[in-house]
Amino acid sequence: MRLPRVPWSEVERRARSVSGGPVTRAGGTDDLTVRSLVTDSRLVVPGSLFACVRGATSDGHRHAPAAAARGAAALLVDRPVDTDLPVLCVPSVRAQLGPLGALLAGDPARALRLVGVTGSNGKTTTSALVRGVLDADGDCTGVVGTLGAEVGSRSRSTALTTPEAPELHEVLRWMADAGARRAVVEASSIALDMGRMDGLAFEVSVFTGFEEDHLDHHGTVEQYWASKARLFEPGRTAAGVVVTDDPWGRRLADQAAVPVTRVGSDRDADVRVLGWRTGSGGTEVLLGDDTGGHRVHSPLVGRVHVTNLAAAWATGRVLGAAPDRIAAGLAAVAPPRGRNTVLGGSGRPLVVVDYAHTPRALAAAVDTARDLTGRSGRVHLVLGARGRRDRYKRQGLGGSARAADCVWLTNEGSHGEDPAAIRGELRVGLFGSPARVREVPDRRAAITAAVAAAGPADVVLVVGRGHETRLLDTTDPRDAVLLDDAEVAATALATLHAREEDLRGRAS
Ligand SMILES: CC(=O)N[C@H]1[C@@H](OP(=O)(O)OP(=O)(O)OC[C@H]2O[C@@H](n3ccc(=O)[nH]c3=O)[C@H](O)[C@@H]2O)O[C@H](CO)[C@@H](O)[C@@H]1O[C@H](C)C(=O)N[C@@H](C)C(=O)N[C@H](CCC(=O)O)C(=O)O
Repeated sequence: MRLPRVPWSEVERRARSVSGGPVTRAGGTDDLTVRSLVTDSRLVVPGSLFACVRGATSDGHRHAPAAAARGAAALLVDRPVDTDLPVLCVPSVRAQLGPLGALLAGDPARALRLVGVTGSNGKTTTSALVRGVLDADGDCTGVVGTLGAEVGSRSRSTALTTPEAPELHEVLRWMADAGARRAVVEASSIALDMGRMDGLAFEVSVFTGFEEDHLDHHGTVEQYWASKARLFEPGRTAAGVVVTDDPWGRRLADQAAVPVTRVGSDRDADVRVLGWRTGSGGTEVLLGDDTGGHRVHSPLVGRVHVTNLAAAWATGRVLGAAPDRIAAGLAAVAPPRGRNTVLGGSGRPLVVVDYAHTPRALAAAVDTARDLTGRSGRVHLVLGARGRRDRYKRQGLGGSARAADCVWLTNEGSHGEDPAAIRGELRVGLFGSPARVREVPDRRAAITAAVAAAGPADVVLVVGRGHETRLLDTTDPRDAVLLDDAEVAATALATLHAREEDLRGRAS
C-alpha cells in the first residue's frame, strides 16, 4: 500500500493541534512532502517521516542517522539531534504518533465506525464475533488484533495485539480502501497505556472481563484496570458494553460516564445469560434482553464463550442490528485460530488447543475440557509458562492445573530463563494435587506423549500458545523455532489413530 505524500506544513499544523507545549520547526521548504510515519529506523523507506521514540531499551533519537541513511525525509524529535534533515521538535513524540499517524494515512478513521474490545481474556474471540454480527448486518467490517488484521477475505499480519499508532492507522486505511465501513479494534491495556489508540473515537467499547495480568508493565492491578477503564472515557467512546460477572466489570459499569449495557448472569444485566450448554459441536446460549428471549447457536466450543457471545449480542443491539441478523452473524463465525480449537474425536481423544495463559483462563479451559470428556474420561493438560514475562502468574497457573487428571509440564518458550526453574514454579501451585504430574521438557514430545496416553473418552488440553507458531528459548529472536501446537497434536492424532486402525485391521 502506497500512501499519498503530505506537505510538511500540514504535518506541522497537525502537530501544533496536540496540546502539551511548544512545537518548533527547523528546516524543510514549502515544497517538502513526507510519506508514512515510521518509528523503527530499520523500516524507513525513502520519504518517510522518522519519529524518534524514547523506549524502554533504546532511544529512537540515537537511530536518526540510520533513518537518514535509509532515505528519511524528515525527523520528529523531542530533543535536539545532530542532523541535516528537516526536524519538527515536539514536547512528546509518543503523544504525536496517533494524530500524525492518522494524517499520514489520510485520516482513515473518519471513514470508519469503530468498535473497541478490551478485557483480560476473550478479546480476540469477541472481536471476531462482533465483526461477524456487523458483517451479517450488511456493513463490511474489518478487524485488527492478536491474530492480525482482516477485511473481507483479505488478511495481513501485525506484530502486536494493538499495533503502534502509525501502523494502526495504516491498517485502518487498508480496511477503508477495501470497502470497510466499520472496524473492530482489539485494545490491549499496554496499548491504551502507551497511547497507541489516542485520537480514535469509538462508537461502542466492549469489556470482556478482568483478572490480574501484565503486571510486569503496569506494576499494580489497580493501574492495569485503570488502563483498561480509559477506553470507557467520554470522548473516547460513546457507549460501553460491559461483562459484569466479575467485581471489576461491575465497578467499571458503575463508574463509567458513558451509557453502559451490562452483560452477564446477574438479575440487573441488560443482556442476561439465562442458560447455556456446550459440547464439541458448539455452544448454545439463551439470552434475555428488552426484546425478549433469544437462542444463540455458535460453532465455538467452551463455556468461556458464553459471555463473549452475550457481549457480541449486546454490541449488535447497541449498534441497532436486528436480533435475527445478530443471531445469523454469531452462528456464522468460525472459531478463531488457537481459541479452543478442537481436533480429534470419532473414536480418538479430543485435543483442545487454547491460548489460556492466566490462572482464571486456565481454570475455565480445564472446565471446558471437563465438559467435553466422556463419562469416564480424563483431562490431560499440557502446561508451560513463558519465560521473562509475568512470573508471578506461574504458581496460580499450577493452582488451576490441579483440576486436571494428568499434567504434562513442559516448555513454552523460556526466552533465556532456566526452563527447569519455570517448571519448578508451576509445580509449587500443583503441590499436594491429586493430578499425576510428569515433566517432558520438549514441547513437541509433551504434546505427543499426552495424545499417546489419552484414551478415546479423554481430552488433551494444550494451553498457553494458541495461534502462535514461533517458540523462543533465548533472548535472540533469530533463535526462534517454528512450532504449531495444533499441528503437532494433529500429527500425533493421525499417527496414533492410523496405528490403532492398522492394528485392528491386522488382527481381523
Ligand atoms: C512494552 C512495549 O509495548 N514495548 C514496545 C516499545 O518498546 P520499547 O519502548 O522497549 O522500544 P525500544 O526497543 O526501547 O526502542 C525505542 C524506539 O527505538 C526504535 N528503534 C530501535 C532499534 C533500532 O535499531 N532502531 C529503532 O528505530 C524502536 O522501534 C522504538 O520506536 O516499542 C516497540 C516499537 O514499537 C515495540 O515493539 C515494543 O513492543 C514489544 C515488542 C512488546 O512485546 N510489547 C508487548 C508487551 C505489547 O505491547 N503487548 C500488548 C498486549 C498483548 C496482550 O494483551 O497480551 C499488545 O498490544 O500487543
